Amino acid sequence: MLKLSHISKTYQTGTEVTHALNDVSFEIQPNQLTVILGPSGSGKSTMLNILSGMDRPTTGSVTYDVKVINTESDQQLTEYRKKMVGFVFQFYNLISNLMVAENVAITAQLVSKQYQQPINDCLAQVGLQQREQNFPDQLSGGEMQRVAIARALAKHPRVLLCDEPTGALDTQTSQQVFKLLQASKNPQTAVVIVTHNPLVAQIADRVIRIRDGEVEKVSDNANPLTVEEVDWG
Ligand SMILES: Nc1ncnc2c1ncn2[C@@H]1O[C@H](COP(=O)(O)OP(=O)(O)OP(=O)(O)O)[C@@H](O)[C@H]1O
Repeated sequence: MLKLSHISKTYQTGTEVTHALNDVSFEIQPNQLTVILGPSGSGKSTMLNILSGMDRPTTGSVTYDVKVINTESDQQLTEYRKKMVGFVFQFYNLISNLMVAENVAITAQLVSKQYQQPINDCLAQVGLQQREQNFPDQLSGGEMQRVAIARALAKHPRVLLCDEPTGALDTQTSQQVFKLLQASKNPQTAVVIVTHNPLVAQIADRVIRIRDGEVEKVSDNANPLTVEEVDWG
C-alpha cells in the first residue's frame, strides 16, 4: 500500500552534510500496526515526514498504491497528506480555543463527505462522547491524546501516523492509547507508531528497526500480543 524504495535523505546546513536516511526500503500494509523503532537521531522523524508527504526524499521513491508520490507537484502532495494521512503527535497539538467536538470536526472537513466519520462516533470510539463540549485544557493528557486519535480517525485516513504518541504519558495511560491505536487498524487503514520504546514492538504486526539512518531489520509478527498481554515493566 505504502512503499519506500531505496530512500535516502541528506540535509545540508552550510557546509555540513547530514545523511539522515540511507537506502531505506520497506512496505506498510493496511490492517496492520507497524512499529518503527529506533534510538534518538536514527532518522525516525525524517522517515515520518517522507511517509506523510511533508518532505521529499533526496533519492528513492515513495509509492502509494501504484502511484509514485514523491515526484508529484506540491499541490498533489498536499492533497495526499490532507486526504489520506492522519496524524497523532506526542504533545497532541489540539487547538486550545476550540471545544473537543470542534477539534475533531476540523479534520473531518478536509475530506469529502463520503469519507467523513460522524464526530460522535469518533468520540465514542475513544470513550469521550461525554466531553465533546470541553476545551482541551479541561482534559488530562491521556484524554487529550484520545481526542487527537478521534480527530485523526474523523477523516477515515488510509495511513495513521503516530509520532511517539505516548511520549508524554504515564505507563497506564499509555496502555489505553496503544489499545486504541491497535484497534484502529482496519482493511482500509494502516497504523504506524514511531517510537524509541522496544516494548511497543510486541503489539505490532510488523516492526522496522532503524539505526543510524538505515533499516537494521524488518520483522513480521503473525501473532502480535494484545496490550494487556505485554509486560510493560
Ligand atoms: N532539517 C534538518 N536539517 C539538518 N539536519 C537534520 C534536519 N532534520 C534532521 N536532521 C538530522 O538528521 C538526523 C536524523 O534526525 P531525525 O530527527 O529524523 O531522528 P529521530 O530518530 O527522529 O530523532 P529523535 O527521536 O531524537 O526525534 C539527525 O542527525 C538530525 O540532526
